[in-house]
Amino acid sequence: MNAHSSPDKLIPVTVLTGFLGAGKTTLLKRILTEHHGQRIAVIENEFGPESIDNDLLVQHSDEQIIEMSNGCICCTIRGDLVEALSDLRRQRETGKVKFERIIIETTGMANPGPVCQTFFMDDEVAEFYKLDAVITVVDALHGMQTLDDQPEAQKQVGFADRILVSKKDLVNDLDYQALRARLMRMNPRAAITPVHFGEVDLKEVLDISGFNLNDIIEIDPAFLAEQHPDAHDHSHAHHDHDHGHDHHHDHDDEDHHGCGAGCQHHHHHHPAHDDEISAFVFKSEKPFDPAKLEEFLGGIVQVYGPDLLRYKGILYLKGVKRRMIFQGVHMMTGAEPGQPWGPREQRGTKMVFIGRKLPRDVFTKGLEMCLAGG
Ligand SMILES: Nc1nc2c(ncn2[C@@H]2O[C@H](COP(=O)(O)OP(=O)(O)OP(=O)(O)O)[C@@H](O)[C@H]2O)c(=O)[nH]1
Repeated sequence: MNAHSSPDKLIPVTVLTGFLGAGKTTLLKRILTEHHGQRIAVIENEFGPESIDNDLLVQHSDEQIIEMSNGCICCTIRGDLVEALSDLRRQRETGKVKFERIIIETTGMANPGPVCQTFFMDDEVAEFYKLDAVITVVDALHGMQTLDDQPEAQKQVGFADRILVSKKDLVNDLDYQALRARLMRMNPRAAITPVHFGEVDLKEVLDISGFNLNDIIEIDPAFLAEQHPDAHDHSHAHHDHDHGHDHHHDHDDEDHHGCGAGCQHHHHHHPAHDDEISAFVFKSEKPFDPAKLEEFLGGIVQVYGPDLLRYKGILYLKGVKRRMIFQGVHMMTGAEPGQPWGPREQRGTKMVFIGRKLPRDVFTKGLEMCLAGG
């Protein structure tokens, strides 16, 4: 142990988890814009191929540091996450950046186990950082269904030190109480509180010293095992992009997945592999015709809503001086104006769709037909 590693010198890290669209970014934005006088560095991890969350966050907070760890945190656990943490630490030591704590927003699809493991198993990380707590956001409207369908969502609840239930405004009290009772059965350790559009008392989420290794080892005896059986137990999308991490999820090509040194894919199995879930991106530098787009999206959400786990985008609309932010979870969609386009800025649309067996062609062709003049 050197001077850095006395417990009160360690930099506290909060892991923010929750299924796709549960309300993690909403909460994070809220935390970042609140006047709490603390400097927070953020590590973002996205399941989808594009860093749309990053764009959304940057709009609201100029001073924070955003580190992208694109792709899947589970796969990059011994690589990108350790690297991002070490990089932040070095920048902090040289005075290049200032922060007192870190929040990691994990991808909605991930089991948070491997992220937490990193703080105990990577010596360099453990020397400078301590895991303060795992905060899990559960969507009151979709939570029950998600918990039925998605083992990763169950793990997110299992690992939580605090559970925040978002979107209580969208359900009746009976449904809320049923979800609450289920969450309590799943994880009696964690306090459960409702959270309305990310409005939360910071004391509820930061510095709670919630992560207790002994408790975790009780619920997950393999937590500190070098080859954790869960280390890859989640569903992957087939990304059609290159984030330097080329996944091929045919089960027999795991030895050629390009993860690099330290990756443990070869050693573990993929029990909850859900190849039906995929993500794709639509991009264009041409503007949309707003009326056509509205009609198309309205229709597509009606037809594919149940299978559309998450969609979001920054839209370039003809005749509109601002970006439009569009996003949704299943049938619940919303749009809000974003930042104005800069005078010399290249305008363009970037949308990501994550869902089960989505017909990519239908989406792409339909969206192209909504482009102005198209
Ligand atoms: N009605 C209602 N909507 C909410 C609440 N909290 C968040 N939302 C909405 O839910 C949608 C998803 O919220 P996000 O914060 O982007 O969810 P996320 O968990 O970061 O999503 P991913 O990063 O894609 O997994 C957005 O349209 C939010 O405005 C809430 O308390 N009530």
